[in-house]
Amino acid sequence: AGLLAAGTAPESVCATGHSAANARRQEERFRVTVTATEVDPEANRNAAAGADVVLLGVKPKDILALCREVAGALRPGTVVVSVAAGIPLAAMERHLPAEQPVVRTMPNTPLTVGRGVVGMAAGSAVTEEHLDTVTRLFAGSGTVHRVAEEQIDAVAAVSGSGPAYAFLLAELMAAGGERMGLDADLAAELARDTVAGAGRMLAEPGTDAAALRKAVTSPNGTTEAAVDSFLAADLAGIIARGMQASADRGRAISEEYGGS
Ligand SMILES: NC(=O)c1ccc[n+]([C@@H]2O[C@H](COP(=O)([O-])OP(=O)(O)OC[C@H]3O[C@@H](n4cnc5c(N)ncnc54)[C@H](O)[C@@H]3O)[C@@H](O)[C@H]2O)c1
Ligand code: PRO
Repeated sequence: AGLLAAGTAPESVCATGHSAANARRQEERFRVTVTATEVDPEANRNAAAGADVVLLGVKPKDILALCREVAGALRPGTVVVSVAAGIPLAAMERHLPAEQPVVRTMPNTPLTVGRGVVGMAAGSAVTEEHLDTVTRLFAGSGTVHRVAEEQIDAVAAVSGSGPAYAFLLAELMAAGGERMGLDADLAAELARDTVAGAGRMLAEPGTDAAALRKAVTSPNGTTEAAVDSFLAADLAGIIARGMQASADRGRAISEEYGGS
C-alpha cells in the first residue's frame, strides 16, 4: 500500500505470498500481480529474477532462508531491501551473492496513509544511486532517513513500533472514559478522534510537541492535573523503559535469527 501510495505503478509490482486465496484477495485490492508459493514453488525466484528492487517482507526468522531461496535468481544490480526487525545487513549479505546491494530499512504502518517514517541503512555494496532508488520508493508516502545500522534498533523503538504506542494510548484513554461513566462507543470515538486530531496538529510544518502540549495546559487547570499525575507516576521512565525493551528485542532477534 505504501509503495503504491508513493507512486509506484501497480503494473510494475510483483508480490508473492504463501496462500493462493490471499494472493487473489491482494490482487483485487491492489491491482498488482501476486503469486503464491503454495501454487508455484518458484514464485519468489521468478519475482526476484525480473526485479530491479526486491523487497523482503517476511518475519525476521524467515529472512535468511528467503535470501538463500532467491539468491540464485537475482541480477547483479538488483537492490535487496529488507524491512525485518533485528536482521543485520552482514547476515543477509552472507546468504546472498557477493556484491549484491542490500538495504536494511525500518518502516512503519502510517506509510499506508502517506504519513510514514522509514529509517534506512546501507550494506557494503550499496551506492548513492541504490539509496536514491530506495528513497524514491518510499518518499511519496513518508519521510526517509539514512542512519547507521547501529541506530536501526533505536529507530524501531521510536518510529517502527511507535504507531502501536499511539494506538495503545487511544485504547487506554477510551477505557478511562468508560470507567468515568461514558458509553463505551462514545469513549472510543472521543479517544480515537483526539489522538488522530493531535496527530494532524503535530503533522503541521514547524510544530513542536511540547509547545502544542503547553497550549492545552491551562495553569492550574484540568490538563495540568492530568499531566502532573502522569509525570508523578514516572510516565517518562515507563516510556523510556518500554522503548529500551523494543531496542533490546531487536538485538535479541539479531542473536536468535541473524547469526547463522
Ligand atoms: N508490522 C509493522 O508495523 C512492521 C514495521 C516495520 C517492519 N516490519 C517487519 O515486517 C515483516 C513482516 O511483519 P508482519 O508483522 O507484517 O508479518 P506478516 O506475517 O503480517 O507478513 C508476512 C507475510 O510474509 C508471507 N510469507 C512468509 N514466508 C514467505 C515466503 N517464503 N515467501 C513468500 N511469502 C512469505 C506470509 O504469508 C505473510 O503474508 C517483519 O520482518 C517485521 O519485522 C513490520
Ligand atoms: N513491527 C515489527 C515488530 O513488532 C517491527 C516494528 C513494528 O517487531
